[in-house]
Amino acid sequence: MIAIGSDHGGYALKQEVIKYLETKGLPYKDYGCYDTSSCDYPDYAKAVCEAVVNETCEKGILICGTGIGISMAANKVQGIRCALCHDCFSAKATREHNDANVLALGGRIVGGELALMIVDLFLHTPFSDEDRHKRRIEKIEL
Ligand SMILES: O=C(CO)[C@H](O)[C@H](O)[C@H](O)COP(=O)(O)O
Repeated sequence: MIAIGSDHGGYALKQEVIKYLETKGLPYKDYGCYDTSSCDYPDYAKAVCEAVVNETCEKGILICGTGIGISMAANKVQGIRCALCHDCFSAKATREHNDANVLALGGRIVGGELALMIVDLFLHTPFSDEDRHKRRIEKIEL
């Protein structure tokens, strides 16, 4: 199960990501927001990250206008490694090297096609499981 959430700035892109997940048959839970009314990204970061930490969902996707605020909020949650990615290399690397469990995107920055490539890499790239990466991840645990 994939947890997904956004504020109003990420709502439109979230709808595109949801459509993609549905097309691929990937189960998800939408933690809001549910329309484009102005709202606060930390609320959705918290809801998605709690679902990941308590293992209701394996991974999370968060979207705000830039991806910055929502990734900052996500990385305050113990056990969350949220990566803000706007390119494919970073999306692959953050899975292989950082074992990122939440992806952040900026709905006002990336177009739908690039965002979906990033989502695909984030969801399907395994962690490398190499000792040096495991050691570094341990060092960033809160
Ligand atoms: O946190 C952000 C900026 O780092 C997000 O992009 C928000 O979506 C943005 O701040 C919302 O801005 P708005 O003027 O309230 O639409």
